Amino acid sequence: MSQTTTSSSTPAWTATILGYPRIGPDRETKKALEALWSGKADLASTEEQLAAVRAATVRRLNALGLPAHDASIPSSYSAYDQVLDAAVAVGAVPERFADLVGQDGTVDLVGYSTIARGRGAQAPLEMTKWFDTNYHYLVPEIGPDTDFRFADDRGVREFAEALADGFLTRPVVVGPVTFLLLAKAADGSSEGFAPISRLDDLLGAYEDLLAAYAAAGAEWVQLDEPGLVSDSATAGVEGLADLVRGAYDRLTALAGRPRLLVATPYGDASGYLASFGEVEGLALDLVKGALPADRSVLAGKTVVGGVVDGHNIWRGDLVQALATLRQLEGSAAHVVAGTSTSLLHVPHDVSRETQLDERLRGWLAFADQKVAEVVLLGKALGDAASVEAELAASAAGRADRLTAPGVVRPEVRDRLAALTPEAFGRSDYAVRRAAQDEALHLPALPTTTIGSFPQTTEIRRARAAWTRGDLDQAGYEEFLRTEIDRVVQLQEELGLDVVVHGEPERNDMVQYFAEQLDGFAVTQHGWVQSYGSRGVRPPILWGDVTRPAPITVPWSTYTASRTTKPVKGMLTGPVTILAWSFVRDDQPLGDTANQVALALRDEVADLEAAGIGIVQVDEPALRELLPLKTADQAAYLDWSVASFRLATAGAGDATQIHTHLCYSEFGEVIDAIDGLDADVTSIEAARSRMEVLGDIARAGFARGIGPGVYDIHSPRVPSTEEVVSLLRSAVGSVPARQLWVNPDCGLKTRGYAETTESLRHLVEAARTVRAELPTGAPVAN
Ligand code: MET
Ligand SMILES: [Zn+2]
Repeated sequence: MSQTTTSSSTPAWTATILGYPRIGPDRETKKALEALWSGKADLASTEEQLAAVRAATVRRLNALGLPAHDASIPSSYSAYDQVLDAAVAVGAVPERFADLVGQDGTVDLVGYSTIARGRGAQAPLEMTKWFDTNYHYLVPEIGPDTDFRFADDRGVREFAEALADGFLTRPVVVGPVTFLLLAKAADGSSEGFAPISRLDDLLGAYEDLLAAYAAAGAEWVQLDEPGLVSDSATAGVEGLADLVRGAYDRLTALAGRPRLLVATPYGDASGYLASFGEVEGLALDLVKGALPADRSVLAGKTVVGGVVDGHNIWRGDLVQALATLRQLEGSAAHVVAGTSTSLLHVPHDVSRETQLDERLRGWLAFADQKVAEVVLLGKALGDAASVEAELAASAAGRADRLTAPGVVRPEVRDRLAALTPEAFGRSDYAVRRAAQDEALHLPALPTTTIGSFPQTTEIRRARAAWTRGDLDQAGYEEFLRTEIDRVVQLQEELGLDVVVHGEPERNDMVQYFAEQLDGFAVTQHGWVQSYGSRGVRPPILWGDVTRPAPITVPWSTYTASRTTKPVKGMLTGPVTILAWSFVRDDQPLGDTANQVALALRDEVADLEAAGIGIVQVDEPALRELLPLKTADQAAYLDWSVASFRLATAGAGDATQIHTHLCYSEFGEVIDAIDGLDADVTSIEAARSRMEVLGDIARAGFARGIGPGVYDIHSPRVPSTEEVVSLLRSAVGSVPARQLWVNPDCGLKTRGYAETTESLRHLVEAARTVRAELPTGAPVAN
């Protein structure tokens, strides 16, 4: 179509955001969905509640300064996940859920939820991490025969609903290339089949979708193509730039279509910008990515400069942001101030955090404050003088951080500066191994768990009562000790070799530590979507980190007093604490990680001094923070591995350091895992039937390893025979003296009935396979 920005009937926008939180300020979406799932609400009333969240969102965005009629307000709602939305829209519902699709191709909220959550033995779509965030999307299953067509018009109806309400919004849809790059080959596809090979077939569905939006009155549609910034998503795709080019040539050739804004959040996609051809708009991530070296790709286009970080919770440097936007002005037809990513990753509104220190609150920008920032920048683009006072106020808010007490603690800085390489290393593994064998006297194939035991209703109730003040500190601690007694006794009865305390005191493995360390703050309403209806409330790491008092030592020593077996202390590692918090942006992550590491190092020393001979430092997020660009990965692994070593290397030879990682792609980060230098590493392995053992054997990994023998993500109880067979295959590929026997992960989401039975089978199986080992074989450490 020949329409251009300047001849448009719509006024040109000056500011926008790429997307807004969908959960609702009081988690209305979650509550509505859960009521539907539990049968407490019907479909119609649930739809009404979700519509109310959407209506409140457009009003809010409008009140914050995004105009009602220029398409700058995104229509970015999703009841569960935007990738699932796209799958349903283009008819990519797996065969096993075909009965959920109506005659007309649409899927109602009940069917939609079922695809997301599974039904009986029918597994839901797999879930995996969305770029370098803590959001998880559902992975489309695409096969050679997936019948793409524009099937479900939910997104179009949502756009129309806002329009009827007086708001011309900009629908946001996952772009076709990214949709396929993020998909996996459906079961039964031939070897080597890649979903991206179906791009041409998929485009027909997108053409119809775009036509439907145009017919409903949409002037702009945003297509999100972040797949192009990720090396792992694009790996192995031949000629991707040409594929992108072909796809966008086809979409832009469509008659009567809305204008297209292609967004590439989460990084740098400059290599692909030319391939978007005639699209009218590009939205660039100028926080993670950079201005394209060749500005000619921007000529004639509306360019949304993503200068406000959609991914953190700090006030932006607006003066710098404005300067970046100004650099675009000569190259683009029209420059719009924007966020780097959707605001999906940040909580709604700082002003509700009335319990937060007021000074800290002044440094923060949640979603609503970030909208105000882009609006302000948009105004500044037109007339900087008119907003001079506001820009100055914003700069003052940032500057205040530099001098506030606690942001820089000289004693922390001095301690870090004085570290020598010795602080990062332990004795040779052989020396440690001998000292630990001597100290611990464990049998071959020692059995243990990953740390948490089921978080029962009673535990959650007691914690809630204590938080409310209905249960006093002494009463709560007494309750926790009784809980530990129970868990210890159960482990003794089951015959587990290394005992844990069960983590009843932890609401969350990161938040708990954040609450005990200085330099962190926790919010009241700062929920962000983790996946579907699940939210997390990440702590804010704002200052230099110190440990005012021992954290886990009382629980571990109490546990040791209740058993004669070795007790394993349980800490969360520095990388995971950073990954699951909002982290200060005024110094390198590695420096912050080392501060957390020092606090943990002191905790390890105190545990050791209290006689705890085994300490596990969990790092489930080690791979999660891995940069999207291969070129950046080595530097990341350097600092992340170093911080783990700093946390643990103070331990004496006889103290056994464990770590735990929650995934089975051991091969991808094997050097890093080796670099952690832990004495024992437990890892998820059951679902892949111990495939990981191949990687371990090939890499010649020589220290202790506990490949999970059962999947804790479902209540299914593995039989003893099943665990025996896994262990036999383990013993077949890795020397028995290295092997440990444990579940895939912590048990906190499980119930006691299945946990007890599963662990019983685990112990039985370990005994069986232990008896099969050649006598005289050296035992595990
Ligand atoms: C996500 S990893 C969890 C490790 C923790 N120690 C637990 O058992 O729950
Ligand atoms: Zn885990």
